[in-house]
Amino acid sequence: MTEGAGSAISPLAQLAALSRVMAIAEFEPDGTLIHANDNYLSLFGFTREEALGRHHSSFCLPAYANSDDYGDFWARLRGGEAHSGLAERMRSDGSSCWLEATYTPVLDGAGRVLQVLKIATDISERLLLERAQQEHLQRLSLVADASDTAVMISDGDLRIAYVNAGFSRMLGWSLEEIHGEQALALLAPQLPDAGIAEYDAALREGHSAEREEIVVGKDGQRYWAKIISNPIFDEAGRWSYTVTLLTDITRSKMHEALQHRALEAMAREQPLTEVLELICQEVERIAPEITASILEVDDQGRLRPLAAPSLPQDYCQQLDGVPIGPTVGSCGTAAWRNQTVRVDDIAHDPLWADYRQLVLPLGFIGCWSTPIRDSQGRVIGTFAFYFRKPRTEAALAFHQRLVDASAHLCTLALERERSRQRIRQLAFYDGLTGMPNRSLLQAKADQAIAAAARQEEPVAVLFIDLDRFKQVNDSLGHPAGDELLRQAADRMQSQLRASDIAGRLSGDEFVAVLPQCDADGAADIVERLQTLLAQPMTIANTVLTVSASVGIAMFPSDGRDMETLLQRADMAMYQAKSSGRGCFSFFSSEMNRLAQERLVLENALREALRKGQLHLHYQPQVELASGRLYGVEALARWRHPELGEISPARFIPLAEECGLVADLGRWALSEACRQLAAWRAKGLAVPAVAVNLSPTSFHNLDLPRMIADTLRGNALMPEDLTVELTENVLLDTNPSTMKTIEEVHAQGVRLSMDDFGTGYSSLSYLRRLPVSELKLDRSFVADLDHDEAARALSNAILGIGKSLHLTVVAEGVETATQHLMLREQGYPVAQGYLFSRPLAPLDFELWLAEAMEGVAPMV
Ligand SMILES: Nc1nc2c(ncn2[C@@H]2O[C@@H]3COP(=O)(O)O[C@H]4[C@@H](O)[C@H](n5cnc6c(=O)[nH]c(N)nc65)O[C@@H]4COP(=O)(O)O[C@H]3[C@H]2O)c(=O)[nH]1
Repeated sequence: MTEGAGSAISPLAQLAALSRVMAIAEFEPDGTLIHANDNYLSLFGFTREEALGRHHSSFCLPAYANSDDYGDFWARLRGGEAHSGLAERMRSDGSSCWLEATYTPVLDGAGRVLQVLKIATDISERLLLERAQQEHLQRLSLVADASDTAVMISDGDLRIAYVNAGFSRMLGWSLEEIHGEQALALLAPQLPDAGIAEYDAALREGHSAEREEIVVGKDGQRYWAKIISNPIFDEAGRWSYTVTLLTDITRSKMHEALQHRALEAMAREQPLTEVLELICQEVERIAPEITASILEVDDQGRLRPLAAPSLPQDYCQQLDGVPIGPTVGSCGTAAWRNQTVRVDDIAHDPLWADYRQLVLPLGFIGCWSTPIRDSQGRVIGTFAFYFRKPRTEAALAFHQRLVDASAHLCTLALERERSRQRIRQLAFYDGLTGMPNRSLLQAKADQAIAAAARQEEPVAVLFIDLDRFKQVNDSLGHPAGDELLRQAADRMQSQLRASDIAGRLSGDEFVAVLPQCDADGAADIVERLQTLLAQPMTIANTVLTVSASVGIAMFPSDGRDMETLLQRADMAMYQAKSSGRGCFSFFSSEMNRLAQERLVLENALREALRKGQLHLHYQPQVELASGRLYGVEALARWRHPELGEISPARFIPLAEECGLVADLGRWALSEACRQLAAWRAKGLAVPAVAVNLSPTSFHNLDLPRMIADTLRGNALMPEDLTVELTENVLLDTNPSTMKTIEEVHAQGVRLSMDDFGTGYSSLSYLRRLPVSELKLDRSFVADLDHDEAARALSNAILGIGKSLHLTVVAEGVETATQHLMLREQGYPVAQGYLFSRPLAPLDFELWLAEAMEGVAPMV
């Protein structure tokens, strides 16, 4: 106590003063307490009586009191060695307290220890406070170090003073390595001076500064960081520190930068290449040391450059069409393997053996390519980075993140483009032949016609219809029909120029629009086309020869717009078809006149049916042996108020074409039955009535019920009615047809096969169709008297009929010779002008009356 030694206060006074503020006690050398001041007693919570005589160890925690350390402690005191320090002791209630204590041995003159003087201060509270503070600090530094946010404290000159563990983890430097460095120059060397000045100014003014910047770490690794700096000022208002937080926002920033721009471009419907170029440019902006390229892998497995804005065009052109494979540079190989290919040394890597001469002169040493996959995992492209310098691992990690962020955008853009193409394909192309469909054909033709109009050039429009396509479809099945259409389409396209437009309208109807083609040129092309189409095709193991009927309309003479030209080419095609198979015909005004007439007639027929202007005439059918009436055939007649008499040969096919034939059949059935019933009511012996029904009438599953109702409504029996059908009914693919025919037969109505011998001549249908009557076509009858073959055929048909138990009716008997021959051949029934023309009901009644009287001629 140098200070005390020099003062005027006596040692006793000093001790008294100490005694007032400190705990003081005296122990025997063996540790027995012999004196304690009030502070000491109250510190430990003992009365003087309780305390004195206690051993020092009873003031200590048992664990310490029993330890060797404790023994040593007293041994040292007894040896005359003083001790001072922190000591944990135990109060009378067992609680612990912390003392800052000094133990001083008091020696006699011989140097023996007489007593040990202890002076102590209770520092329990202070200690607790200190500990709490320490824990708090520890927790704080834990927060700073455990956080992924990098924390940096710099001084007023922006020199680094502290970095947390998060900073070291992110950027690689420990505090020792960068202590005192200029923070911004170290972390963001690319930052321009103006940027640094702006940052500095904000802090100096006491504002927090915030920016998003690329920061570079110890090994060159780069991050996109959000940097927030807050200035700290001391009490004197001086800027003393800056606390800076750096958060790694690389992933979100890359996504944001790339996605934002790429998606925006897609939303704006920018073309695919623009979207992909934008991705490349953005990637190169983020990582200027790389050059990006995006290639598509087409359906044939060939590379197609899509975007590489920083690569020379002729380099990309040389890659165009290169097939992917196991050693096709980085991209071709990556696509082949469906995995990333990293080549760091193009000059020596065998994958680049065939391509290095293209890329080395550009200064690239490496190329890293990643496959772009569609949602099914198929490779649809590659995304590649070319680089000029070796890359550190840190740069690689950064690039990887760039690839991750970009590849799925590329997938999105490519898949989107493919679906757009698919939609376009579905909307504008025929799925079967791949040819433009009606809409696209129309649009392209409109353009071609508009261009031809400007240049005053001719355009030919061809309407091409395959002959007997329906038969192929019916006999060989739809897949074969489809194949036929595909092959025919291929052949057509092979004959056309690139500027010609060909498309499929529907079924077997094709259209070709030939710009700059006059009538002679069109005829040439059509002839070539027809010759090519007529070459045999093998379909479903069957060799087929197909012919096509072609109609031609010319711009501008036949029409000035596609609609008119198409309609006229269609008319011309019908004309061609009617002249036989494999013909072509140019549109003519005569055709147009006929078509117009047809339209007028069609409307008139509709009206006639509606207004009941049609009538039935009846032609008698006569039993040749007895001359008796066998039945009558009802034949439709139409006398138009202005157009006059119109032949069934004209209006029946028209009714077929315009969908009126079913109505006509219904009307004929009900009118014929009504008439038969009326005659019977008059007492006329008419055995039966035959009604012609066209194949379409049998589509109606309700027909049998309708017939039954009509018969019942007229009190007729099923055998009173004969339904005449033609062989065409067998070409009808409608699933209802056979069912309806069988039901009509099942209810007892007779079925008669009309015009027998003229159709497709397949006798097998006689087994399939439940007919009870054959009508020998009148062409055989007409030739009977001068054609041996006709005689033989009529004989044969009669034979067939007899052997199948069918009545054979000879039609069109006009002469007595025919009558005689048929009788001699044994024909049971005949009808024809010889007996009577078809007659109006009243005329028929007169005819019948005469015939009954036996005056009917030749019967
Ligand atoms: N040259 C000549 N012809 C004779 C002779 N005897 C009768 N014909 C004619 O031969 C046709 C016989 O009728 P089809 O073969 O069923 O041929 C009919 C039939 O297929 C159809 N047709 C007539 N009426 C109807 C009908 O109500 N419905 C349907 N679906 N078709 C009908 O129209 C075709 C033509 O009918 P039409 O002009 O009435 O012609 C009738 C008739 O007038 C003759 O000795 N010589």
